[in-house]
Amino acid sequence: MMMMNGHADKHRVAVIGSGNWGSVASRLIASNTAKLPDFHDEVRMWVFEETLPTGEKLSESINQAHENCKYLPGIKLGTNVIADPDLESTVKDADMLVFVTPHQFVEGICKKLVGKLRPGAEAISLIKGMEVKMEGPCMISKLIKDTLGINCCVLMGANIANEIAVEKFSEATIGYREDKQAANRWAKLFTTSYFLVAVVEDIEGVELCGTLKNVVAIAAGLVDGLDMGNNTKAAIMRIGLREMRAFSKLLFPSVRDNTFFESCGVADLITTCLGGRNRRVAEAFARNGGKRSFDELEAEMLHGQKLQGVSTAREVYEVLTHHGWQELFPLLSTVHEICIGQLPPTSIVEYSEHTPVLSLVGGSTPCY
Ligand SMILES: NC(=O)c1ccc[n+]([C@@H]2O[C@H](COP(=O)([O-])OP(=O)(O)OC[C@H]3O[C@@H](n4cnc5c(N)ncnc54)[C@H](O)[C@@H]3O)[C@@H](O)[C@H]2O)c1
Ligand SMILES: O=P(O)(O)OC[C@H](O)CO
Repeated sequence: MMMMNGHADKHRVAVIGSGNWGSVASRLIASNTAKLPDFHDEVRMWVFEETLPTGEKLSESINQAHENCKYLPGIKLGTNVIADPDLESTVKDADMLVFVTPHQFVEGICKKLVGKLRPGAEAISLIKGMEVKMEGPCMISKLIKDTLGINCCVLMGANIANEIAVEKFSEATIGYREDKQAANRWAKLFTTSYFLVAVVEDIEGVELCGTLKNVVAIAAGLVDGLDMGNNTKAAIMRIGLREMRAFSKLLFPSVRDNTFFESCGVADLITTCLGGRNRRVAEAFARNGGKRSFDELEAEMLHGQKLQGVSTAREVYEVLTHHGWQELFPLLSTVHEICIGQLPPTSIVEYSEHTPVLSLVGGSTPCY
């Protein structure tokens, strides 16, 4: 809590993003800020402005109906969620910033925010994804921290937004580096009777779990589209989890095995491979024999919502090729090669000398 004129000031929360999870996260947070004495009631939510088919602006429609009719139809957000299409005005009074946009947009957003934040502001990222720079991979929380010079935790987990919107029980994991007090403040803001948050000191592990599971979900969707059955899908999930852990530890040796048993790890992998958007669109891709692109299917099936798995597969592949690690990560590599049409969808389970996806699974590759 900030001190102003000798009086403790209440925390003010801004949410940067208003897609499916952005809207649900705003609703969840606003239900808490309305009750908790150390937070201002109002939650300001930045909206990437668009014009609805009715001619109305999305932000105006949200403020009038208290509902995001495009990204979360049928759910009231709470009268204390205020949609704001102006990024600067969204953040100017806030000291707690929640980043929840598709990962490809966050760098541009951060650049616009430089020099615009209130002193002492801190952040949390709910964004599942990473950027690959000349210097190597950069996690989104680090991008936020380095661009804006602020502390940034992460919150990941088995969190299909539409289920949390109707208050079905979920768990989540907050990852932090060093500042446990900040992590606990975020946990207080997010915890409800139906949303249980654990806090772990392994920011890279938590964020890589949330990021990499989207690539495995594409693989799971492909085997669904090929009607391979549950055993194959379970094998894909197991191999995927091993590769997630191995890749995370190669990039960040400090990553902890236990993190993979938190909600951000195995639980998110399971829910995404059963019920996520990446899985659904990948299933359609395989059913079409790879003849319709992911971009085309995303636009047709998701109505403005964005997949993260296809671009993350490409980003992971860049890291793998840079280090010459493709053969250590047959599943992660093959997903990208299928996404770009270099291999057919059936390669996800086919043995070949070039893509030994299922042959390596029990192998004793050192980094596993
Ligand atoms: N939806 C879920 O169930 C869920 C759950 C957990 C985590 N996540 C993660 O949360 C993050 C955000 O996903 P979401 O589901 O809230 O979004 P979404 O995919 O539902 O919506 C896309 C959003 O991107 C915005 N957008 C489009 N073009 C833009 C641009 N040029 N600049 C900025 N914004 C633009 C749209 O206005 C919309 O708000 C992702 O990293 C996702 O993996 C999603
Ligand atoms: O719908 P997806 O595939 O983007 O996954 C949503 C969430 O990340 C599940 O936790």
